Amino acid sequence: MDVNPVVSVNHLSKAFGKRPVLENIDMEVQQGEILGLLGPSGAGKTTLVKAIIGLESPDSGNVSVLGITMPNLEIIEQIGYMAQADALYHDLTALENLQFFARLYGLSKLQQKDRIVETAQLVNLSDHLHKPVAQYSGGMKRRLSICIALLNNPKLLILDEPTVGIDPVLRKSIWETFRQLKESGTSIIVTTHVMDEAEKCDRLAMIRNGKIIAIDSPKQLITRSNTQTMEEAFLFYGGVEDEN
Ligand SMILES: Nc1ncnc2c1ncn2[C@@H]1O[C@H](COP(=O)(O)OP(=O)(O)OP(=O)(O)O)[C@@H](O)[C@H]1O
Repeated sequence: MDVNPVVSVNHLSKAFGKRPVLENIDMEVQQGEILGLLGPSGAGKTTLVKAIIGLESPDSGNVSVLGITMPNLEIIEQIGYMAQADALYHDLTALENLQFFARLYGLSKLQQKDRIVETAQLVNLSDHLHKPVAQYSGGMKRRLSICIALLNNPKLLILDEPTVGIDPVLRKSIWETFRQLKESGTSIIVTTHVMDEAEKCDRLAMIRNGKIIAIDSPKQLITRSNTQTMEEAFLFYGGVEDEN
């Protein structure tokens, strides 16, 4: 119903050399929506999110974010992006990391302070800000990376496998954070190959061999495929397209 999607991907295709990695992708993300990109390793999820941000240029088709064709520097500043690998300075404390990135985002001293307090609270790191990142667990590092992606109060948050290597309890708390952000109107794109995580998304794009093989709410995907679980549904939709 929403006429102004936050993200609109139109007929997007991309090849590396002769190898097609994304083929004719069409999708939209609405305000306050959590869209999951589910697919096996190598399916093209990272390439797709990079194309959305403007870090990969499409061979054909286009992407617009907040109504503007990407890449666009002003729009990039409104996107929070967390890549697969944590880009943290291990010798610095978490607070120093946050201050560094807040300066990069161009936040004033006062804004920096406020945003760091707010975002650290969201990811449950307020009590650990003075520890060097070298002493952080894997889960704490992921949460710190999410915190950094949130610093500039993005309208669109893109997270590439945010909970890899994180135990179920922490994963749950991170998903609660996503829910809170969603409630406040943030749109979230999250890549995953974990089925239980996929089920938490509002809508799910199942990606295989660079194509969207199905896109709908998790419930609808299961109902439409006449299966019981997300895993079975994924196999159902993926099973029919592998002819070569
Ligand atoms: N810069 C590049 N040059 C050449 N091939 C690339 C490049 N980046 C990605 N690829 C290839 O494109 C395909 C899709 O990669 P991509 O990283 O988008 O997959 P993915 O679904 O995110 O996988 P994963 O879950 O392992 O991160 C892979 O076969 C990968 O090897």
